[in-house]
Amino acid sequence: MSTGRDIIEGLRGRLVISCQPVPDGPFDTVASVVAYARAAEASGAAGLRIEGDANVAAVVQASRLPVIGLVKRDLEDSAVRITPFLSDVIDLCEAGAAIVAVDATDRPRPVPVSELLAEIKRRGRLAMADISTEAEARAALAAGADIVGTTMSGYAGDAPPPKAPDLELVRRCARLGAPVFAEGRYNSPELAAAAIRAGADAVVVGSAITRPEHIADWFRQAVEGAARPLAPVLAFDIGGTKTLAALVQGETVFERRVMPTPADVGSKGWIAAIAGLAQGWDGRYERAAAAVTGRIDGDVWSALNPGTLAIPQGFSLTNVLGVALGTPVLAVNDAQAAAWGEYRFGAGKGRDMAFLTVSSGIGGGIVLGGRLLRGTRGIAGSLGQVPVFEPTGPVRLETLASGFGIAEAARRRGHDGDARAVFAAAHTGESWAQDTLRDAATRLAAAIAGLQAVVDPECIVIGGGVGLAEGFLELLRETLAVYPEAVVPVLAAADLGADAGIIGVADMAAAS
Ligand SMILES: CC(=O)N[C@H](C=O)[C@@H](O)[C@H](O)[C@H](O)COP(=O)(O)O
Repeated sequence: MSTGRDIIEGLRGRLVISCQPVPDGPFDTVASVVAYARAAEASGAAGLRIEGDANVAAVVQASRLPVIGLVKRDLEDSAVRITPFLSDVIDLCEAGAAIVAVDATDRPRPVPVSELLAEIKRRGRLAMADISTEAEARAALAAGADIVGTTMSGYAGDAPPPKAPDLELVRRCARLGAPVFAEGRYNSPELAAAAIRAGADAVVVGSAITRPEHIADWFRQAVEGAARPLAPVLAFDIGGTKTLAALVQGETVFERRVMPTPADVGSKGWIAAIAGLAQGWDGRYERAAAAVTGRIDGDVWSALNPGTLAIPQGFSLTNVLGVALGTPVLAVNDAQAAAWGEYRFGAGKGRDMAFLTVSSGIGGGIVLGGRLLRGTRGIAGSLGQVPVFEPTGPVRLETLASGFGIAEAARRRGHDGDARAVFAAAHTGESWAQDTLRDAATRLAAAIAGLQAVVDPECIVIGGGVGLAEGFLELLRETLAVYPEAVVPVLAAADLGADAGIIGVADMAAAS
């Protein structure tokens, strides 16, 4: 007979399949549960999770895999559902469960967790504690649990459960030194693998394998969502000098208002002015979104270049603007949002791509495998922030190759004026202007070749006032010619112009 240690070893690094049909559905029969269990065993799964003592008894007869048994009850005086009574533990042990799972959340319950665990141990079985927090995991282990399951994460409070599984809880529990089974919403092979990489000893998957009603519903929603026209979105583009509000549907911007970005009005006045720009549009949009200069890290908006816009420290744009508008707001860095816009509707449509906007500053974004990379700090794709080593020390690429950098370089050559003036002079054959632009393009080309080497996208889309200024793309191609063919990207001119950011962020909000 296998010992508890053998059973846990046999499950390490393996898949456990929960065979729990939708209650009262067409598969909610002992025969179906046994059929699921046999299919699971044939697929190479290492264990089963089975609800109800009659199902456990039948599965133990039909399969050699270890069974995690549980009983679910809907009690009037407690929200605890999984194996709440000692009699449930006894029934599951007698039915042949190798492991008995109990709800070990910190909620009022008919029988203390410690008593349930003690009964399981007394009967020589392994005890699995279904928890929702690290503190509950610690308490359950101290009370004698053999295995911690993240099963209850997202189900122990009043809020609806999130879509994603709780990998962070797996990570935390894995540090406690006891076996951890990741369970709950591991709805794809990729997520199940991520659980193992996060430190889980085994992964328990249920709905994605044994609840056809749920799987069918996911597909139905995805198909119907994709077929539905995108809802109108109130989209803002908040930049250093101007703020744009627009109503956007798909790639169509059907109304727009612009104002100078207010300065020196305090953050309250600032948000009131931004929200005021959308006055009178109530009821004409379903969601709100903002493409913003600077970086968005979680909820917090901060400056990448404090000279562009003085954003108050720790400022949560999504919360504050959301309250002002009375609707949730999605916020994304403007260049990342523009990258998404060009990917969805513009020059990089449907392709692995990077986007660079070269204007007064330099921003960028990367879309790979249909996903916008935002980065752990919200700066993925920000090519303008790439350090360049100058004799004087490191500087950001943006200070050398942006519109601002071009004007500054021209000034050092004795010519005052903005980047536009430099382009105009270059077109009339002035060599100082041509040299200035070539210098900027050379710097940018080196970074672009580096980007190609690191990310290897199908194309790099170039936008922005400088990027799209006459002759600049050709200059970039010329200056790229010195590099090995493998790092020379396919360059394409952006299609959506200055609207890429609002179109991109609106599309992201409409799909969220
Ligand atoms: C919260 C709760 O009652 N979970 C139950 C526990 O046994 C089951 O309903 C889940 O199906 C099981 O945890 C597997 O999760 P998923 O079906 O998401 O793969």
